[in-house]
Amino acid sequence: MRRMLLGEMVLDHQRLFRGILTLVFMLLVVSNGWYVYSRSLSLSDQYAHRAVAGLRQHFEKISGFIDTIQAEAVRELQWNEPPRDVDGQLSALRAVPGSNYFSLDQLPPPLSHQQIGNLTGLVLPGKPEPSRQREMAVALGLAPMLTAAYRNLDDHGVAWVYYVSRQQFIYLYPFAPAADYHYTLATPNGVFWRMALPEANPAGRRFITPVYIDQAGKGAMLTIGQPIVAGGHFYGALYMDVGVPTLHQLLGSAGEVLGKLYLLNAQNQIVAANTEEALPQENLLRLPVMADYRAGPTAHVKVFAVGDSGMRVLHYLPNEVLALEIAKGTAPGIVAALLLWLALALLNRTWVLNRELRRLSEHDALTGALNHRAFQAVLSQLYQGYHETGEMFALVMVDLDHFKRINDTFGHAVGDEVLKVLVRLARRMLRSQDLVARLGGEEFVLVLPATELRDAMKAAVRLRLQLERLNWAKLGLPDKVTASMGCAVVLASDSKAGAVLKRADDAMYRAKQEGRNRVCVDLQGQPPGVE
Ligand SMILES: Nc1nc2c(ncn2[C@@H]2O[C@H](COP(=O)(O)OP(=O)(O)OP(=O)(O)O)[C@@H](O)[C@H]2O)c(=O)[nH]1
Repeated sequence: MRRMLLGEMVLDHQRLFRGILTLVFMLLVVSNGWYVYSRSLSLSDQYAHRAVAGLRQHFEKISGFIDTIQAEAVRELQWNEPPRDVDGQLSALRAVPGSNYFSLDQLPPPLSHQQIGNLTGLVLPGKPEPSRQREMAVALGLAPMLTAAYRNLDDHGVAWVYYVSRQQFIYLYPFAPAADYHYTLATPNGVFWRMALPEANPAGRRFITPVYIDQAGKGAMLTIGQPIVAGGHFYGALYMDVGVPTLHQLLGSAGEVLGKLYLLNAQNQIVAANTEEALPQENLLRLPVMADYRAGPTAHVKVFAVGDSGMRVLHYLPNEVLALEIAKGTAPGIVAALLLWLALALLNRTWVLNRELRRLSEHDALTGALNHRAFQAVLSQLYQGYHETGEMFALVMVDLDHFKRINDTFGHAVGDEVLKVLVRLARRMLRSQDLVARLGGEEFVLVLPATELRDAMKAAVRLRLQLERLNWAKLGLPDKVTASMGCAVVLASDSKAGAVLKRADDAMYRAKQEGRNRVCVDLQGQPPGVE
């Protein structure tokens, strides 16, 4: 009859609806959580990458200068003639009185702007070795390049650039007086020198030392070293010292990184970090470079390679930090989902109330049958449908016989019960699309859509027989209860919806007149079928 509204469908399948709603809610929360989790990791990855890229560029720039100076040193060492323009400096080398080392400290100031490093070495017994003299000249000849490198790398935290020879001398730039730093017998014990030796580094590869404290007072630093090998002979090594504070700064320049970044060297030591906090798990120091974050019980970690420097950056992302991020990210979604839930719950409540209101406004409170008003609406719908589609419908007027007597004899309550029994019975016997309406008092009408007069009559007869066969004694009634009925179908000649009702009523009236407990049909409809 009436088209089912969404609200009604929801009401009729409330449990299913609630299940679907819960599922949708959970899916929303889980998918939102997963999205925020992935996005947090991907953002962390980007920030860490930025820090790693900064460090990589830093080391690559330093390496570029080392490449150039190394090539020049090798070329000069293989060349037989020593560079002439450094003779003046070489002749200015003086042994420091009362000590076993020499230096360029005695060179009268101002020093040439290109050669302001200090050459210092051990005073060896005997005649000066020509090869040593020549190598010193080569080292001094590197001065312009060392100067250029230093000037370019100053903002990269490069504190010293220098050449150390196997022949026990060092050329250090920028100038530091020998009193602050000079070659000593202990110099070859330094890790920077031991890592350059062919015994430890047969391939002559570039290396980075562990962090140490500068002897000349420039703080914590690490050294990038390059063995100088020319014609298969190991001469010495070229070095650049990088201050650790710069590495800290580079790690910190990545912005708001979730969690902590630790720069690790090839010896699995922490060289720098963007935090004061120590790394909570020692075993993480040995982790290799990874493609993705690895989820552990306490943290997510990922290790990035810093170019080909041999250094790595460990990103330590505590799970609680990630969880907080997920909570922050999902909170709006959860609140929105809860509000949606609340709105739907309220809507559901409104639907329930509306349906109840409508039920009350459309149904008779005593019997539950459609009331007169609702019946009129149904009737005009059917009448309109008949004119639009030609679909027949029939009405059966039902009026209990001598109902007043029942009321008067057995009381109003018993009368009420009889009315309810009639409606229940009619409902049970009719099809699902048929309706029972109470027009008032003990007068009812059966609404039978898509029904011919003959079928309406059959239905009425069945109901009449069933009614009188009921066990009325149960209600304390000594006699059977009967009803008179009148059937009519809509006719093309009907000018209004009420016409068919009127004819059904007339037929019922005839049934009363003809002795009650019978069914009469409207004579304007089909051929007679009066019982
Ligand atoms: N118990 C009860 N009685 C009602 C209700 N509504 C109307 N009645 C009674 O139904 C009776 C109808 O009586 P009548 O119109 O004389 O009809 P009848 O006694 O059934 O006689 P016929 O229709 O001619 O067979 C009246 O006594 C009304 O008071 C109701 O809701 N409950």
